[in-house]
Amino acid sequence: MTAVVLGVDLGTSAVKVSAINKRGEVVAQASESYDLQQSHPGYSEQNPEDWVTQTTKAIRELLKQSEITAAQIEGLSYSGQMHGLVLLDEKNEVLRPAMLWNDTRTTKQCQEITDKIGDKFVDITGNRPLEGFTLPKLLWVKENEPDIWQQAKTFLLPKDYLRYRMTGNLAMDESDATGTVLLDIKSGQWSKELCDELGISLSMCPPLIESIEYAGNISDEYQELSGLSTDIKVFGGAADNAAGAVGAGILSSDKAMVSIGTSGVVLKYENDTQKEYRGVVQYERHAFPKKFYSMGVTLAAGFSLSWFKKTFAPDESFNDVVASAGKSSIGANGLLFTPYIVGERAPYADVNIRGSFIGIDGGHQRYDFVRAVLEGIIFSFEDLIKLYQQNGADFDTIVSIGGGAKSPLWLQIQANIFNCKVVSLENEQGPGMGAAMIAATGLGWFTTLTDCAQSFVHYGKAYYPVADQAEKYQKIYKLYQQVYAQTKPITAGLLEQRRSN
Ligand SMILES: Nc1ncnc2c1ncn2[C@@H]1O[C@H](COP(=O)(O)OP(=O)(O)O)[C@@H](O)[C@H]1O
Ligand SMILES: O=C(CO)[C@@H](O)[C@H](O)COP(=O)(O)O
Repeated sequence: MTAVVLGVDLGTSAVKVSAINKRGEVVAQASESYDLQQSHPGYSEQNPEDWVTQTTKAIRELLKQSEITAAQIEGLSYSGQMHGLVLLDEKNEVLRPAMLWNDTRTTKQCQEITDKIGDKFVDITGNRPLEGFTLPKLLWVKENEPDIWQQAKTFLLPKDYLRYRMTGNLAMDESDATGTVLLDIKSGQWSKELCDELGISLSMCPPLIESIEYAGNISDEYQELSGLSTDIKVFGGAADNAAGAVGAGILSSDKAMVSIGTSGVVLKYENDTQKEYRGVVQYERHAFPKKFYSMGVTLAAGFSLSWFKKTFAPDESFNDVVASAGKSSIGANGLLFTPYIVGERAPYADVNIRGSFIGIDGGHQRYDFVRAVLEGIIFSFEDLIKLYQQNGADFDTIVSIGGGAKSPLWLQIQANIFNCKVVSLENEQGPGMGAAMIAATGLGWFTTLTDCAQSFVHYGKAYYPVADQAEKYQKIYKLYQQVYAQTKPITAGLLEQRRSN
């Protein structure tokens, strides 16, 4: 009987469960999606119960479709969408829908934090107070939903809630906890100073654990629901970008990671907290104990493509829509797209900016628009790559993960725009693989995550920049760079007008 671990990747669009053996081979996978509620501009919520129901469905499906039995599964861990606020009452029941990482209603609370704490906030947390993070969401509920706030006894992040429902134990791992911006990034402890200054009781903050730390066994209750065995050991897990970096083998500063999920991320490994990005990019504790990473986030990367597909090609597959961009040319026949369709986080922290297509011509076809979307997303990453290069980054390889890495055309566009070698993983499930690696290391199959990476991380095809195409893209990128500043006042005015409707 071959032993396996389960990696549960709780994304924004879907949960993906992967069973992985001791050689790091994916032996079974199942996925279930859930909805995102966006009732007003800037609002983005999910129902935590949907995560539990859909994860359970995916686990049952995996057991049904594959040869794997519950007895073969020795351990389980998680990768989770970051920052989402799950508020619980004294019975650990959910008080309101979860406010997600791309929910940007909290500008006022961010300003209040800045007014009270000033520059010290970055010194403590490694980050600026931005709308997507958990702390401003806590303050929003406190100010706008006092009845709910009164009942709130603790808060969790999405995958921590799922872990709670599978084990019965409350905990948050340090890598995800940094993303709340209530953690002292250097000590890895909740910041009493911030809690006191901002009127949040320290007792609301859940117990902290490391990513590879044992967090309990599958509970009797969850065994009933899922068919999993109560012998399965569950480990802390990590923020999806930390888990993605583990699964992509980002263990040193010569490699960077790009992830196209619902969001988009450019991520760099950091040995310590000495780099001074002053919050322009995020600084987070890693799943590797006492290590760190920094990252810049494009709020709507995969989301821009899925919005386009849903709106203009609802009956076609992602593969077909993306492949159609091959009929267009470099630069989408003179069409530019900026992916700011839900605002932006880095390098422009601006919740009011919105996206645009620039240069629409009577001759443009739908495939030019698809190409412009694919290219615009990668130009937004190039803004971050350039920022890292200006800060002395020395990576020579970019590992590309997430749903966007399924497309060879898009991977080649990445290599050309970044003018750098881009490699994919054999299996594009970087965060799911990272979650499984955390379980494998927690179980003691490997001494460290680094040892585990040597066996588990398998790179797939490499994409190299094509010189004349890379050159064309650098010229177009210079035009792209002008769009933010020039469209800022126009899109802010349009948003104002939309909000008043
Ligand atoms: N065949 C495909 N080719 C390229 N991109 C794709 C394809 N299928 C899905 N995507 C993109 O991948 C995104 C989802 O990626 P995923 O990593 O699963 O996201 P999340 O973890 O946020 O749920 C979608 O928003 C879509 O833009
Ligand atoms: O906000 C961030 C990171 O700071 C996002 O990256 C979320 O963690 C969601 O990730 P995906 O569902 O897009 O993978």
